[in-house]
Amino acid sequence: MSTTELELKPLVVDLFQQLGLYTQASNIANDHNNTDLNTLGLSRLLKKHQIGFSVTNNTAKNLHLSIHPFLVIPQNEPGFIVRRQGHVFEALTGNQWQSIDLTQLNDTAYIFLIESLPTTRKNVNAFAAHMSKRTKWYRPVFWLSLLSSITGLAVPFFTMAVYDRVIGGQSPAILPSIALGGLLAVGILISTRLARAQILSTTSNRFARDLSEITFYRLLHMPLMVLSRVGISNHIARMRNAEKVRMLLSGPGGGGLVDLPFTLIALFAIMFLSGWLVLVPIGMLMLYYLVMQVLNKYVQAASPTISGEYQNAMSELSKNLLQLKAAGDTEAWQTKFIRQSRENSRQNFLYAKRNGLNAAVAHSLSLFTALITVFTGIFLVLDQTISPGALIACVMMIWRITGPAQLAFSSKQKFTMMDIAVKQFDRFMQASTEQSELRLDTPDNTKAPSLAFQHLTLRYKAEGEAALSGVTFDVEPGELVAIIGPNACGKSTLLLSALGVLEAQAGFVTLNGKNLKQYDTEIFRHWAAYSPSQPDIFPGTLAENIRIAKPKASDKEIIDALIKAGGESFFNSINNDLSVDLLGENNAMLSAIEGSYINLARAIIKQSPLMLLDEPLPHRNPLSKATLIETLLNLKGKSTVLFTSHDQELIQHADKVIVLDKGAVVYAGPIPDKATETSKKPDTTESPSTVAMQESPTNG
Ligand SMILES: Nc1ncnc2c1ncn2[C@@H]1O[C@H](COP(=O)(O)OP(=O)(O)OP(=O)(O)O)[C@@H](O)[C@H]1O
Repeated sequence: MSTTELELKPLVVDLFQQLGLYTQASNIANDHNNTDLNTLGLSRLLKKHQIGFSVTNNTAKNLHLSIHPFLVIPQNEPGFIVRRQGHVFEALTGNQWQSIDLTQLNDTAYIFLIESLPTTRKNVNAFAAHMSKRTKWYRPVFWLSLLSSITGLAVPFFTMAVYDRVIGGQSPAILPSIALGGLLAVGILISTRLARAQILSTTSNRFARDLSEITFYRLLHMPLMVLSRVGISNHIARMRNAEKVRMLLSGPGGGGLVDLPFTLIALFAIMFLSGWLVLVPIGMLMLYYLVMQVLNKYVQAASPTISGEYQNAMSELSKNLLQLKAAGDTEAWQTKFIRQSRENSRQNFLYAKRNGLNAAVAHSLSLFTALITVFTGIFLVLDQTISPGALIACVMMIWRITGPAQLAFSSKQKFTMMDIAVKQFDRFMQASTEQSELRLDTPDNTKAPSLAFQHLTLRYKAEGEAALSGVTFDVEPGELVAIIGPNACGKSTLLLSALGVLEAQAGFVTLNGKNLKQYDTEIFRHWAAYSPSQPDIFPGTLAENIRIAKPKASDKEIIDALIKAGGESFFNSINNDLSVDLLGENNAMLSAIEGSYINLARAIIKQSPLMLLDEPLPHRNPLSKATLIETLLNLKGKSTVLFTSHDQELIQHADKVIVLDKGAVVYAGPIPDKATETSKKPDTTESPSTVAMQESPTNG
């Protein structure tokens, strides 16, 4: 698209203002990451601010129903905002609205039609709401199904004509026209079926894609604590819900289910041909229903219950693989696995057996319906109430009723599954995310911020010990602050709270006097730099791994950041090659130290005014340690830096140390002068250097 990326941002800001969303507009204007906004970024922004929209072109009929101003982005020309005034469209030029003829536009222009504004009311029927967006597909499916059901009657009717008129009436001359008519009807039937299958699979694919996108987006924005509490298998199950919907609509049974209401056409045709004989299939359908109700219960009683346990055992196994291998104790796991595997097979076998019985009974009932119709119909034929051809046609049409009915009854389980999926989706959509509240402040990109921790108390589990307990201290802009203390005292938790990814149960963190909860989470985390204590390597090259933090970074910036992180020797060891595949065969076993260079390089390359570094110095060689210390010293005054460490030398350079013990602050202040320290010897709190000395140096 050609509207240059830079032109789009002011336009989007104007659009938000025109929509009356002033705070959101200033949030976008202040977001430095949005300078190169493109149409994809625009869609993302609209979704983020919970604005309903559709992308269309100037031929769309719903433009005449638009109620909000919308955005037009033509090819090769700047975009503009349009509003509808009655039957007239007006474009915003400067501060003036001037009428415009949208039909003059090239139909390759993108139109971002605004359909709804954010609302605080939660939609309890989110699934139905998303389903209703696809209504434009339902109409063709209806007409195609109707047409195929009507033409589907052609074969029985033509058979009847051949039997009664050609054979019974001794007039073979009409055979060619009957055959031609039959061929035509079958041709229409096949093409309507094909077209319908295509529409159904397109709709279900788009629908499933929408659902998985919404689910994924929502998962990404759920608070970290909720995500880790709920567990990975639940998230996977949520993502699979979309697949269940796709399977139901576009699978082999999808068309059959859509055909269900159209079986009425076949019933009417039987009534038309044979009068009260129609009561036979109707009665049989009722019997069918009752038998299937009982059978379905019998089948459901055997549905496998072990699969969840089996899946959990698998994920538990993958989590504990290292300990398992190290302990050399695989026997207990094997026994457990074999037991579960056998039970899984037994349950699945029983289930399959009962399903087989279900299918056999359903099939026999269909046959039975046809037979009873024939036997009852014979009396009508003998009575000359109906012709033999009409009876044959009726029997042929019976299959058009029992087929879809059989499918519907055997799909009961799928319907139940779908119902559960819909309810789960609706519940999921009501859960709070980080975006449920309006968080629209943006941090200042130009200067180092101050931070204040106010009575922060955080528990990972309700029944567990607090990881942070009443933590209170201040950090001045541009300070280098060391957070120290014994293992598991809450250092990493404190850094993650400052990054806003962990929400405390009590207390809060402020940045430049504003509660972190006021800041737009996405913008805030783009802005802040965080380096975790564990290596965090993704599949890809060294350059790609560092560019995650700054996608447009040049190679030179990457190398600079890596060197500043103290990783020069590591870079030399890989022949100064940024394109080296980090998880490839030769580098799959990057050491923790090498991983830490990459983590740090990611943080450094952001040049952020707020740096949160978790254990940046794990057992380095003296040269790389000196480089990193120099880098941190250079950041003094420019960035506010909080780091955790066990390294005495690094801690000595801090402007302030925070000593934690069991989640509580036992000292917060400058490193006491060593001379004064020996003479004074504080008795209530330990000196920071003593605490640091007492710690285990082997800490991740
Ligand atoms: N995701 C989690 N779920 C449950 N408990 C956690 C989680 N992360 C940390 N904890 C617990 O919270 C407490 C503080 O952990 P934290 O990692 O913040 O300490 P730390 O001082 O950084 O430790 P270390 O020096 O070993 O890195 C510990 O008791 C730890 O077991």
